[in-house]
Amino acid sequence: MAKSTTLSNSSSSVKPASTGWRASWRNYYEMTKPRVVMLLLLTALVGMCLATPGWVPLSTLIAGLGGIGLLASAAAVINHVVDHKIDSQMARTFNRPVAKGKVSVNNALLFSFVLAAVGYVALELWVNRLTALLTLASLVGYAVVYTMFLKRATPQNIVIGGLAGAAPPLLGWTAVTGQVDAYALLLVLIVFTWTPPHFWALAIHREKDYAKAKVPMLPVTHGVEFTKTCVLLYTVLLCLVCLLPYLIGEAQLLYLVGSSALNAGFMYYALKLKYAADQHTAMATFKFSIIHLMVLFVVLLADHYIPLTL
Ligand code: HEM
Ligand SMILES: CC(C)=CCC/C(C)=C/CC/C(C)=C/COP(=O)(O)OP(=O)(O)O
Repeated sequence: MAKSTTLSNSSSSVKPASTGWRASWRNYYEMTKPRVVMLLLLTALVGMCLATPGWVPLSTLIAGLGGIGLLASAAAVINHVVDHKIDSQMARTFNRPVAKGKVSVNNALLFSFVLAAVGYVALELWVNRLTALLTLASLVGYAVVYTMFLKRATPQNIVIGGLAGAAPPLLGWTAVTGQVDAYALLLVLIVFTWTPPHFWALAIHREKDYAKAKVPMLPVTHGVEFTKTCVLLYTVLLCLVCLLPYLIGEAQLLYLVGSSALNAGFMYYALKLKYAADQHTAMATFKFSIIHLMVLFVVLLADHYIPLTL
């Protein structure tokens, strides 16, 4: 890994490069958005497990999660490159490695290419072509369609772009079965419906940041009140969509109870955000959204292996 680099072909502020390989390694690691990728991988793992009544073959588990994780990480690195000017203007992101000039555009692109190539080859060799192509399409959906175009073009950016982030349960499913099935698409629909309240809660908290960087996020273009209404309506929709696995007989009692409790929590935050917010409510809603999705998929998994019925 290149030890220290500066941003040579960017108009953003150029700062001294990090010293030592440890600092450098941390910058590369940060660009992969590790915590986001971990949650994506949890949803992929659950997609794999739900695809079969038995155990997932170890080679599919390792190569599948490894390949999906590497391609998602590559997408995140490309996002850091494409967005480095926007990132340098926002308080939340100004310190990011490319925005700060701690990693050069060329080195970040090389890093993302290596991650993507290794990930794609792993999926092709040890999983299957369908999963490799769908994962590559997700990378393009996030790094190109969302980041390069939608993010700058429309406040519906994250609704449409959310499809790429919602894909991992399907990717996990196809890694095991080699085909697209309706239940896998329902799992995608859950993450897809979860994404707007997840992101818009944060966008409300960071509205001034986005306005300053001229990114047309919903609170900037349509105001905070309208965005709160959208968070509430999407949360209602999410509650309904989350009922479907039980209603179609794919999930049992443990899931019904667990998901209902989680959805009650999300509704509490969405209602508070709309009707009784203080300065912390938007951020609290955003943080709860992450716990909601994480626990929801753990509950789906538990329900799969412990199918309780009345
Ligand atoms: C277009 C879709 C999405 C958008 C626009 C979005 C946006 C964001 C933003 C702006 C953050 C804050 C990052 C930061 O603090 O620097 C964030 C955090 C996070 N997002 Fe999302 N997100 C999306 C989809 C997803 C998906 C699909 C997942 C996982 C399944 C996810 C999981 C997370 C997690 C775990 C965090 C916390 C990261 C941390 O604390 O470092 N997001 N998201
Ligand atoms: C292959 C595959 C599964 C790809 C999915 C890629 C991926 C990492 C999706 C997560 C979506 C996400 C973190 C969006 C935030 O982008 P943003 O640019 O709006 O947020 P930022 O300002 O924090 O960068």
